[in-house]
This record gives sequence, C-alpha cells and structure tokens, in this order.
Amino acid sequence: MNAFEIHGGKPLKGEITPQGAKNEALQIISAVLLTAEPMTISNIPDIKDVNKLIELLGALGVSINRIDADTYVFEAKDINIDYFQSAEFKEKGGSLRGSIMIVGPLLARFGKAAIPKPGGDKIGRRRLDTHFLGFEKLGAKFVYDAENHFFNVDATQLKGTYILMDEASVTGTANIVMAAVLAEGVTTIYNAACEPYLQQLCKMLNRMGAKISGIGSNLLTIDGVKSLGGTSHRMLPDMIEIGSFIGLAAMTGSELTIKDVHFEELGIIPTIFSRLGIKFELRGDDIFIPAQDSYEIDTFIDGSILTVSDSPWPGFTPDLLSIVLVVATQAKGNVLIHQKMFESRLFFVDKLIDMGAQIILCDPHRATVIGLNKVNRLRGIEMTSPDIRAGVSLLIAALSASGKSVIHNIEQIERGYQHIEARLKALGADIRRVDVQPKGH
Ligand SMILES: CC(=O)N[C@H]1[C@@H](OP(=O)(O)OP(=O)(O)OC[C@H]2O[C@@H](n3ccc(=O)[nH]c3=O)[C@H](O)[C@@H]2O)O[C@H](CO)[C@@H](O)[C@@H]1O
Ligand SMILES: C=C(OP(=O)(O)O)C(=O)O
Repeated sequence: MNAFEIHGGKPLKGEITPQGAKNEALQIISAVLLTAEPMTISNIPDIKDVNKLIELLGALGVSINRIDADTYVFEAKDINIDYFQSAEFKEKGGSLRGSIMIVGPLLARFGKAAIPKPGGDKIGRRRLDTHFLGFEKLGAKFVYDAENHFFNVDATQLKGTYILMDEASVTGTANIVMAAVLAEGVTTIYNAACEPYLQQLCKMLNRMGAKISGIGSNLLTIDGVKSLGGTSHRMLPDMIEIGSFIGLAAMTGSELTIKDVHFEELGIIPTIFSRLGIKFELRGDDIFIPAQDSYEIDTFIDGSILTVSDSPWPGFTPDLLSIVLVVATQAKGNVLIHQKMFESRLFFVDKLIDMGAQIILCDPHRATVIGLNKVNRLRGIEMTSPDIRAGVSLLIAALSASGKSVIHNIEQIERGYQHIEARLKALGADIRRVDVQPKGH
C-alpha cells in the first residue's frame, strides 16, 4: 500500500503551476460523446479520476489519441451501446463520481444510457435525484435497478421543457445541459449551478453549435439543435489546487508563486484566504505569497468570530473548506467552519487534534478552530486520508508539522492532484512514497 512519508517543518520556496481543473475535465470529457466529430481537449490533468473516465470512453468505442502530455483528440464516431450490459462497465463506471456525466450526452445522442451507482468520496449522502428528475422532465423514462445498483434511462426523443432543479447540483446541471442541447425545442433550467466548470462546459457546447444563453447565471436557456460539431477546448487551472497551494504557503511559512491562475475566475476564493490573514499579491496573472511568520484571522465587523461556510457558486466552494480549516489551526484568532453540503467531510479533524491542533467538532457540519499562531507547532503522526480534500489538508498539516508523518490511502489524494509528490519535492519538501500498511492491518 502506497503512503507518503513526510518530514515537515521546513519552509518551501519556488513556483508551482496548477493543473487543469479536475471537475471541469470530467464534464468536458463526457461532452465529447455529443458529437461524431473530433474534439481536441488540452490542459487535461494527469490524475486517476480523469484517466479512469478516459479509459471508460475508450471502452465505449471513442477513439482516443493523446497528442501530447496534456492534450487529447477524442472522436466518438462508433459507440458500442451494448457495453452497458458488460460486467466491466459495472466495475469501471461505478468507480468514480464523474462517470455519471456520460449519461446526459449518451441519452441525447443515442436515446438511452445506463450507469452503475457512481463512486467518489465518502463524504456523506450524495444523492443523484436532481440528475434523473431532470432527464424525466425532458421526457426520458428512468428505471432504477436496486438489485444491481444500476440507473437506466431511455427516450426516443427528448423534448425541451422548464426545469426547476431541486438543488443547484454541479454534475446534475452539467448532465441536464448536455441532454438538453440536442432536445427538440427550448429548455429552461432554473436553480442551475454556475461554477466556472459549468461556464466552461456551456461555452464549449456553444462553440460546438449549441444555443445556450444565461451562462454564468442560475437561469439557463437552451434552444435545442439537431447535431453538434467538433471543437477545441482548454481547461482552466484548477481553482481547488490554487486554494490548496495558498493554504500550503501560509501553513508552512513559505514564499510561493502560483503561476497563471486566471485570477478573474477564482471568485470569492482569494477573499476567503485574505480573511484568514494570508497576504498575497497578484503579479500579472500569478499569485505571489510572501513567507509569513504569522497570519491573523479577521472577525466580523461587530467583532464576533468569523464563520467560513460553503454554498453553491458564486459562494465559497465546499471543496476548499478542509483546507481553510487546516490553515486556521496555525493562524492567530478563531474561526467557525460550517460545512453545509456534506455531513462527513469534517471527521478528519480528529487527526489534526492528534497532531496538537485545537479544534472543537461541534457537530458533523461545524468545527470551531482555535488558532495556535504558530507558537505550538503541529507534531507529525501516522494517519489515513479519508477523502481527497481531507487528504491534501493532512498533507499540508504534515508539511508544516515538526517530525515525521505518514499518510496512508494516498490514492484518494492522487485521484485529484497531479504528480503531487514530485511537484512538492521541486519546492523543497521532504516527501517520499513508501510501501507500508496502516497500523492494525
Ligand atoms: C465531480 C464533481 O464535479 N464533483 C463536485 C460536485 O459534486 P456533485 O455534483 O456530486 O455535487 P452536488 O452539486 O450535486 O452537491 C453535492 C451535495 O451538496 C448538496 N447541496 C447541493 C447544492 C445545494 O445548493 N445545497 C446542497 O446542500 C447536495 O444535496 C449534495 O448532497 O460538486 C460538489 C459541490 O460543489 C463538489 O464538492 C464536488 O467536488
Ligand atoms: C468531492 C470531490 O470529488 P468527487 O465529486 O469526484 O467525489 C472533490 O473534488 O472535492
């Protein structure tokens, strides 16, 4: 079993370039199924989740040509719809959450699709109702095969309609948009999610010939077209990686430059890190973070304790709350972290407490962090990463802690962070991959 062994407590220094956005890549790569023409997609991150989706498309019959390290040409000319019935599909399709987004394009183009209950992080209940309610509204028949945990949808012709989404689901919106672009007539989606991932998807679909308006808002209008053509698309830098690197710099007192961040697409993310007291400047399109001995958490105007909570875009992404939490453990001041979306994403704080952090887990959704102002450093320990963002938070904690830490279950981290060990080493981190079993196994 692979684990990271880290000797922490040393400041890092240098430049780091964020990978292409994971959650955008999963949408964009699914969308190649909407056309028989070639699609050239670049800045694709080389991470487990994305590679698994690409493999899945290959198994469905999409021709895949990797033309350089991060650029692929996809051509979905001959799709093998019968692959849905195979045992291999049951295994591959269910192993990542992003695979759910092949359903919308397949339904739109071939009139049917199926998907095993998808994987992804165990961070609480993650229902998919929004996706299937949307498909049903467009006229598809939905059957859930409870015995095999299989979702099936089919439709002879999808028809445009008004959809009030029951929640602003990110992957749900992407799926319904991809189904609606080839539906007959006009579809209006209200309470749509509008993360940059979705804005990028919609812009790409329009370049393919779709007619989507309202991009960037929670009201999308889609005028269905008969067919879509090929195009090229480049992924934005991963905003969650960028936030993770800002947190890493602050926690480890490092001077870091995060390159080519597309600052204008980061929404409220930089503001939240500023409110934690972290200093940085924008140099061109790079974020420069000077080495900081201390950073002080802001309070609300009335002097009360700051709360950082997640909400759908343009609110603060839930995927960065674990990072904010870990960074706060070494800040001066206190903060309440309120994770509204997922009920099991804060449970990793027991590991931070073992490392010496002062945190009160108030309930599954809220944790109060009492910052140590770097007076008491965290201590290295052995731990297991429960999910992707907790994993990176623990990695940041370990890099800042004195002594040795071992992090198990690093597959979780690697499903979303490209070549993380080599990139951290290049900044001077003492991290290596070891093959050890967690204690008690
Ligand atoms: C592959 C991918 O893109 N994954 C992202 C996507 O997952 P995903 O698309 O699966 O997440 P959803 O947007 O569907 O929402 C996730 C959870 O949040 C709850 N919810 C959602 C919307 C809302 O307004 N209120 C609310 O409570 C839902 O009930 C659900 O349980 O979006 C999540 C929310 O940004 C991110 O954490 C995931 O990294
Ligand atoms: C929860 C996440 O991913 P997924 O939706 O793929 O589980 C994430 O990227 O933080």
